Amino acid sequence: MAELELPRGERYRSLRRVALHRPLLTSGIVATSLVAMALEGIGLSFLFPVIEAAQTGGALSTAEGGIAGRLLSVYAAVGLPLTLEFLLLGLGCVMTCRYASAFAVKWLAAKLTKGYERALKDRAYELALGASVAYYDEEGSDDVLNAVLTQTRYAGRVIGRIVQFFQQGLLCVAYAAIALAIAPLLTMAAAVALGGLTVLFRYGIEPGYAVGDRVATANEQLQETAQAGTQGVRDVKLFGMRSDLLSEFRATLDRYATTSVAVRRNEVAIQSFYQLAVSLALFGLVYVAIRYRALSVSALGVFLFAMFRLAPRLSSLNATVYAIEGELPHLVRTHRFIDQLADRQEETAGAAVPERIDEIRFENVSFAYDDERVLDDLSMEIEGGEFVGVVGPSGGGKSTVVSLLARLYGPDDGAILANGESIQTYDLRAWRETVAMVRQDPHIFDDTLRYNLTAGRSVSERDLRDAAETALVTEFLDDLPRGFDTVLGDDGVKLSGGQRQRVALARALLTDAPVLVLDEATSDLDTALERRVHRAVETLDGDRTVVAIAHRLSTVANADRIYTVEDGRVSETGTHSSLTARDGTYAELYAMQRSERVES
Ligand SMILES: Nc1ncnc2c1ncn2[C@@H]1O[C@H](COP(=O)(O)OP(=O)(O)OP(=O)(O)O)[C@@H](O)[C@H]1O
Repeated sequence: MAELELPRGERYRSLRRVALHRPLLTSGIVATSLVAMALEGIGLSFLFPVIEAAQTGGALSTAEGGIAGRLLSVYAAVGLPLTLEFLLLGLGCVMTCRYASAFAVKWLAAKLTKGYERALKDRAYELALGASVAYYDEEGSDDVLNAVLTQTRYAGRVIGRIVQFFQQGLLCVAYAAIALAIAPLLTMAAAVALGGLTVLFRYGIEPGYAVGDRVATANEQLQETAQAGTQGVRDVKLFGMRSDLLSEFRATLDRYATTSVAVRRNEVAIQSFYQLAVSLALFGLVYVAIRYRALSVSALGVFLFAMFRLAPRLSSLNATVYAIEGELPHLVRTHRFIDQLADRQEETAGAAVPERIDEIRFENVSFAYDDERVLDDLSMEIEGGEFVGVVGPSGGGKSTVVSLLARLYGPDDGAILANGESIQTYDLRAWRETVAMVRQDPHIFDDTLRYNLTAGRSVSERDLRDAAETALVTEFLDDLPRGFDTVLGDDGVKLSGGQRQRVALARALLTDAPVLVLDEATSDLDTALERRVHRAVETLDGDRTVVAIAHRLSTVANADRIYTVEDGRVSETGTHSSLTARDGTYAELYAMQRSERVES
């Protein structure tokens, strides 16, 4: 993903999105935090009479004013004796509830954090699977992987911190309220001093989101480099790219570590120096309170207790805000990624696909991947049940033709019609079940041969064997240690190129799709095997339409119709014999391949 500024509005929208994800849970956290705050306040107010009792040797009276007075009148109303023991008992009960609610907040916060992370991952992966191939062409799969797995984790973490901020913030409010009730002027003076310090730290240190954004970018680059090294490990070794990749990875790792340390350093700097400043301010307050204010011993005790509880929380609150800002870019980027993906979804809904495909027509189709036209006013016709060959020089647009047929992309101009209807109007999933495509370099899943053949569908043993027979998978089946149950390894490393292609062909045959597209699907087989596979496919059943792209022209010599595609257009059409009789590209390519065969 591109490195982008994080506008303030986008940050707030991201936070709002989290808050509205599970409104009940969010409200539960807010309510429980408020309860914890209130209980903390009540707990503190117990200190008044406790200190009072300590001073008077246990005697208490309801004549006390202010907070203590209110507390004592509650005791009187409930009918509890006003003794030190009962006061401590009351304090114990309040504290138990206070910490039980703190536990509840943390538990609910974990539920929200992990639940949101799960929801983000789920949504991101679902959208990633539904995104158009063009999106992957632009963004690359490594960015998608990073967003789905890593960014979402950081995004979840930021929520936990926000809850922590909220809970600690409310406790600070409780202490400040008590202090304000006891000594309003002193508290206000302290608030001005601490507020000034907060502003100073905020503007004196690089903003958290700026450093955090750099961490997020470095993280993305790390993923890209790591993936390039591991996925392309063979070429990395063969072309001596190890040291280049390693130094690139290390440079990114350094950036990642340096920026991560910067976030943490700033966070702890805020925490430590703020704590120092707060402690110094506190001593000042204590001095003033003792020296100039006529506070009672109990009021002074509670005031100081509140201040001492407030001070570390305030400094960690500032550090938490900084950490939140540092991690917010991950949340914003994840939301941005999800929105981008949602905009780039394939249009799936559409009309039912006819049971029989009688005819497919490309009518003046033009297409460009980016700005460069790859297909230019191309027209061709495929009759149901025909075997059609597509040949031509490399880069002419053959694979693009069949990618459009499988609706991996849509035409920019013109139309592709099946039975007279544009294929774009058909239900996408049903259309892809109609067209089975075998690519030159198919993906083999790191699973059993059986899974790779059935693609997870339930298929009868007999159909499995038949498809394996037709695609000549049976030729190497006995060499696999566990037959159909052999695990084929990461991207089928345990198979040769030709074996992988045969597995992919059998997978396509098992779908029973009426249109079979072979895009250089047997190019890795030797000529004899390729011919055997093709003969088996051609004689499958009369109803199946086969479109085969081939460089080796002998593969399509039996085709009912052959199209030569050059520079994005059809340059000639005919059967093998009619085309070889002409003085065109096909005849030229054929003559060249024949002489190569004779020479070898
Ligand atoms: N995903 C893509 N994004 C951008 N350009 C692409 C993409 N796929 C193919 N192209 C470009 O489109 C042009 C036609 O490619 P295409 O694969 O359709 O040709 P082809 O005739 O099948 O070639 P080959 O015989 O070498 O497989 C080429 O110039 C290629 O670089």
